[in-house]
Amino acid sequence: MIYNDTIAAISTAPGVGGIGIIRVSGLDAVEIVDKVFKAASKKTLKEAPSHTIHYGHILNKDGRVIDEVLVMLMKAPKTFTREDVVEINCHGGPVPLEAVLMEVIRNGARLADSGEFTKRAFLNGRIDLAQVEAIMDIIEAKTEVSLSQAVNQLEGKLSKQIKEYQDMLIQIIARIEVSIDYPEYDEDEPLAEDFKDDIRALNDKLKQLLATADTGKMIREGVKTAIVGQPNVGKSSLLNALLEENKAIVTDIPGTTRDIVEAYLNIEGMPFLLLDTAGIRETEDIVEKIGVERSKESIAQADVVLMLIDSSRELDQEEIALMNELKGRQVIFVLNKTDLTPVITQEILKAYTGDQPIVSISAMKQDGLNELRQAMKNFIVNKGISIGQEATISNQRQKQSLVKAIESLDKVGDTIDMGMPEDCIAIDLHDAYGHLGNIVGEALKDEIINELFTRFCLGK
Ligand SMILES: Nc1nc2c(c(=O)[nH]1)N(C=O)[C@@H](CNc1ccc(C(=O)N[C@@H](CCC(=O)O)C(=O)O)cc1)CN2
Ligand SMILES: Nc1nc2c(ncn2[C@@H]2O[C@H](COP(=O)(O)OP(=O)(O)OP(=O)(O)O)[C@@H](O)[C@H]2O)c(=O)[nH]1
Ligand SMILES: [Mg+2]
Repeated sequence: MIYNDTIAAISTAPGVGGIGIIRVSGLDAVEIVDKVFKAASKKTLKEAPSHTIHYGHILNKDGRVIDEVLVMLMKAPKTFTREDVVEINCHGGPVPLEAVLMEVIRNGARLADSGEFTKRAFLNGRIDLAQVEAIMDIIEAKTEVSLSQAVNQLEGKLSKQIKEYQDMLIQIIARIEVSIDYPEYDEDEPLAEDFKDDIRALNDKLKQLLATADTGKMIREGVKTAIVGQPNVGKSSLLNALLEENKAIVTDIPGTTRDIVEAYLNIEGMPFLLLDTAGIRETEDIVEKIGVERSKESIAQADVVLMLIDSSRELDQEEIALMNELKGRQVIFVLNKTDLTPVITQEILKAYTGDQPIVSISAMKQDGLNELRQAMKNFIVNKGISIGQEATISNQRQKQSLVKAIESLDKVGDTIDMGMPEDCIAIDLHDAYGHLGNIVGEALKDEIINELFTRFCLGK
């Protein structure tokens, strides 16, 4: 795809760091930068070979020097956008960066929309949609594991996997369409039965890929971890102890926390999104009541719940009710304040918690935190989350398309069982192909199928 306009933007955070980059991409990128850049060598960029670096100055229209710069020249097509790209490396302050950008725009470039360079890389076919999303995920990565998942996706792990599944579908579609178009080549038994197993095997693979969606989301966004319990048991103290910073307000007044306090915690590379919540109790206070509602919502949405109990006082009826509500959920029970005289022990608690893990800590004295971190990590290990090499589904959009592809293949199975004609089967197979393609941002094109038919042997 060819765009007529040339785009430009400051590609680094302005005012942060010693150097800032202005990126220019498009048909006129080289010509525009040549108008504002004077190389020390006196040569123009137009005559310079691609992928070279040039020292010189950016001048304004009166010939006054705006900044001393390095210019990177990258001519199409081997560039980020597949267009001509010129990057001007300026001094990092906001004033030189803005001034150089304005000069570039005055000479014919247009200010880029956000993400527009990456959009061009996509529309020019250098990367697919899953890779576009991977770039966003790299920028927003919470920890090393999140980063590694995103980098895998940028390198095309998911895209390759999808392609492989699409190829398998194409084989099946081709066999069916041959039998529709050339019924005389049909063998005696119904063809559908023949590839029913192939379709089921493929659908199983898609379902395996779908199973990575939950863990993929956790790796990308963090394991949602709600810290809950009665007022004053030390939830905010625990949040602060894990973060090693005084993020949440701690007082000895029950009902201190109202709004949910969120923070990321990195445990051996895995991101956890901690939610410190309001203590759960019956209350007449309007603000606290809303806080308690929010605590309950965060329990509902959490991947794992840390339920805190004050070991220095008797269990309360509301507390026992909450423990019962948490049956069947992923919970780690945390007995806090072990520095005080114990009233509740792990043995007493076990009557309510079944085989869910219990950890004893003192948030105040920072005791037992390693054990708690270990229990949180075990949750990951038990989930089978690995930083492995396999493709993962990492967002809702990809998940929706995959679910639709699976539904289409499920339908194929039903259609075959009902003995429906082969063209009905073909329609659902095409749908499945299209939905898979949507994951990487493509739609089924006739040429793809036609191309396959040219390779397909009629005699077989
Ligand atoms: N200065 C600068 N740093 C940057 C970027 C950039 O655009 N500019 N990137 C931007 O996000 C990232 C690097 N990503 C890039 C991805 C592809 C190509 C590229 O030119 N690809 C060509 C050539 C590949 C080759 O020579 O083998 C291609 O795929 O055809 C460049 C950067 C991070 N660092
Ligand atoms: N002795 C002792 N006191 C603790 C410990 N952890 C917290 N506390 C104290 O318990 C009180 C309540 O602590 P918070 O962290 O505010 O409790 P919370 O559960 O967040 O309370 P709400 O926000 O009101 O629901 C404070 O006075 C803390 O200093 C502990 O391990 N040992
Ligand atoms: Mg609190």
